[in-house]
Order: sequence, then C-alpha cells, then structure tokens
Amino acid sequence: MKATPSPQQLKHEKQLAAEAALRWVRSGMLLGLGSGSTAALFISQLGAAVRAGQYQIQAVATSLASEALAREAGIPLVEPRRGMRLDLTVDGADELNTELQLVKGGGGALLREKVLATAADYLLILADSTKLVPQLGRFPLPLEVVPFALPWILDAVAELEGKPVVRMSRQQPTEPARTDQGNLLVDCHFQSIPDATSLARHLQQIPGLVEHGLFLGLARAALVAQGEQVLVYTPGAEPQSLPGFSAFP
Ligand SMILES: O=C(CO)[C@H](O)[C@H](O)COP(=O)(O)O
Repeated sequence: MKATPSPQQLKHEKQLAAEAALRWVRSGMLLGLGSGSTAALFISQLGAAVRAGQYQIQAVATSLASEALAREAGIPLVEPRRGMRLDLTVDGADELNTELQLVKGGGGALLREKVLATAADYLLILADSTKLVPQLGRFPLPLEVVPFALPWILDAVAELEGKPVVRMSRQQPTEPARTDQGNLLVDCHFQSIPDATSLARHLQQIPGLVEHGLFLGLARAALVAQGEQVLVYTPGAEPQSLPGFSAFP
C-alpha cells in the first residue's frame, strides 16, 4: 500500500503544482483565481511574478478570501462584466479522476468556482498526489443551498443515497457555515460516485440547490504533483511529464 504523504510532503507537492502552473500564464491574460490552500500558493507565486514585472495580467477571484490574497499579492483585480471570458482559471480540487471529473467545494467556494471555471477558455487544476482517485465519492460532495429549501434538499439527497450533513462554521461550531453568498453548505456522503453525470443531472433538478461540487467536462488539464514530479493529465490521455508538455492555452 502507498504510504500517506506527511503534511510537509503534501505542502511541497502543492507548491510544486502551483509553481508549474505559472508556465500556463502569459502577459495580457485575464485569469480566474481559485480558492483553497493550493490556489493560495499559486496566487502568491503569481503575485511575486507580477511584482517582478514578469507578467501584466488582470484577474477575478472565486472567493472573498482569494480576492483578499490576490490584493495583498499585488495582482490587479477586475469586476465581472457582461461578455467577459477568462483566458485561464487556475484552481484546486478535492478529488479528480483521470477523465478530469472533479469534486470541489471543500472550501465552500464551489459556486463562484464553477462560474469562473465555466467562464474560462481553459481550466487548469492543481492537485497533490492524494487528490487523484480511481472513483469519485470518497470526499463528501458539497452542495450550496438556499436556507429556506434546506429540509427538502436534505430529503432529496437522502433519496439519492448520499447521507447529507449540514456543514458547521469553523469559527462558531454551533452555527452553520455560510458561503460568500450567505447560503448554506451540505456535504453529501455517497462513499462512491460511479456515474457522476447521472448524479449531476439529478442534483440539478432539486429546487433551491444553487450549485453542486461536481465539475464535469470543464477541466482542460490537471497538474498532479507526486513527490518531486509533476504530471500533466488531460482528459482521456496518458499523463505526460511537465517538461515534455506543449498544449498550453
Ligand atoms: O474547491 C475548493 C474550495 O471550494 C478547493 O479547490 C478544494 O477544497 C481544494 O483545496 P486545497 O487546495 O486546500 O486542498
């Protein structure tokens, strides 16, 4: 059995993936900035490169937390506007498979993450070695839900056989967690998701469910760090080592 990487090894892998992602960035790009610890490492490296004059870029962030990080890092931010297309969104994931189907939302930012994943011509995912799984579902699937609809959504998820748990706030453990939009989060324990497309279709039909954390057909590439190596996964292809990869945006 493969040994579980230590927290230091995981941080190192995230750092390697974040560093590698800079190869996808070009001056003049409008970028989407993801959320979570891996995306935060990317934001700080991108900020350093921007401050060093290496790139002139603009960005939109997927969460208030990432917006604050980007501002601190010196990355120019713009507001969403009509007709806006992003050249590249760089984000983390809670789980991914080799088809680049993703589970996201462990940090609660899934709604804006999906908006910026969909608005981008190229979604690049950064992952440490623990995130790549043979089948999705070990990580509980997050949902963002309108508070009024919560009881019916819990019933509907239970019918789909995903044990629903309302996420609680880390700061105030007796209060439910709130998203940047003021909505609630429900984590659904499916254990395994053999057919993500069918599950997504069912979830989309539940009224009051604002967004689910299945990201299907959106990622163009994933950088998965394993030890000292970074492998580039693209849907339906064998992984390639980074030095040989040429299909940048
Ligand atoms: O979806 C997300 C936040 O909503 C993150 O991308 C996901 O939780 C991964 O986080 P980390 O990079 O900290 O492991």
